[in-house]
Amino acid sequence: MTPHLSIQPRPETNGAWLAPAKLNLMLRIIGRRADGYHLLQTVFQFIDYSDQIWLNPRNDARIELLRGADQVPAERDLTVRAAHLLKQYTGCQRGVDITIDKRIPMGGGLGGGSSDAATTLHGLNQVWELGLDLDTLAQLGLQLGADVPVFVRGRAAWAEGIGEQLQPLTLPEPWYLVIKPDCEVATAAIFNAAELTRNSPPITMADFTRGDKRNDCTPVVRQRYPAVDQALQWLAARAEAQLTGTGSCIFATCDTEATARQLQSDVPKHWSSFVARGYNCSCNPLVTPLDERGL
Ligand SMILES: C[C@](O)(CO)[C@H](O)COP(=O)(O)OP(=O)(O)OC[C@H]1O[C@@H](n2ccc(N)nc2=O)[C@H](O)[C@@H]1O
Ligand SMILES: Nc1ncnc2c1ncn2[C@@H]1O[C@H](COP(=O)(O)OP(=O)(O)OP(=O)(O)O)[C@@H](O)[C@H]1O
Repeated sequence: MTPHLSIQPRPETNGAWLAPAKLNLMLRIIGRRADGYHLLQTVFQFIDYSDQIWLNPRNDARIELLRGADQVPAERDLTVRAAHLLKQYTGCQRGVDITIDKRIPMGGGLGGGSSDAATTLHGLNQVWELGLDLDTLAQLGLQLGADVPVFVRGRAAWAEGIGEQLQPLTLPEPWYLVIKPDCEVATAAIFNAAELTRNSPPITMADFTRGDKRNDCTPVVRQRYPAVDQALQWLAARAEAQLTGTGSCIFATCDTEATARQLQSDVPKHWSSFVARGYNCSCNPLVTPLDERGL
């Protein structure tokens, strides 16, 4: 059976919905839209390193964040914004208490906030019995951020447009060592940098498979964040080192968990790190595991 991550509550999650992180296995910037958003080519894969979210229905119509991410005010939290968006779209009068157990580092390029938003859309669609389909949830998700649709759809993907035009991919599911240098990167600052390459020639999926894994954000992030530069130098001396999204996290791909853990054992103590498996399917109530659909 093809292994998959399930975002739905199960006994081992104590009623929590999972919101997994992602890695960008390559990222090219091929243009810019009139509204400032960049046209990308990127490859997304999920990893089994997740936030946990509890969605407890209330007797009134209020949306309350009982515990969220540090330093994110409730009204800006992407789970709260997702809940309001669903109410606005459907006219639903129900309420919810939201509790987030935050594990995915913020400002790390791992998409934690976007994944929290996508999981909330799926969770409340079920808890509030809204009956919305996957396309509608992905469309609503895009209003919250460019990375939200891939988490809603739950498939590793080749992405174009601003990251929302998705073609499912079946990739190898290796182990990754992920290192978080001691800094957070603001995605907007990297996309606004004058020196960012914005005219990379487009490539094909075959080029990626043959090994083109460039991330156009890497030179800008290295130059502006010495901690990321140092971490990349350290990792590149031992393995192929890559930046995910706009950073700050970097990663190396390993064939086995043992290799990844061996590499991790040498990581200097001032950087945090974790080992996680890559997954092509992050299954939600509207997506069945690949093997059950005969794919
Ligand atoms: C870097 C990636 O994580 C790669 O997956 C995404 O492209 C970023 O996705 P995200 O964090 O969901 O992005 P948003 O919250 O929509 O936007 C954050 C900031 O990045 C800029 N942004 C984002 C995506 C994109 N294709 N072009 C952009 O220029 C936006 O203008 C905004 O200033
Ligand atoms: N539930 C949430 N968890 C994390 N960040 C949130 C959340 N809600 C809102 N945010 C805001 O979103 C910003 C981006 O957070 P996120 O963890 O997604 O960063 P990231 O990993 O760099 O993501 P990306 O790769 O999508 O740019 C945070 O700095 C924070 O201000």
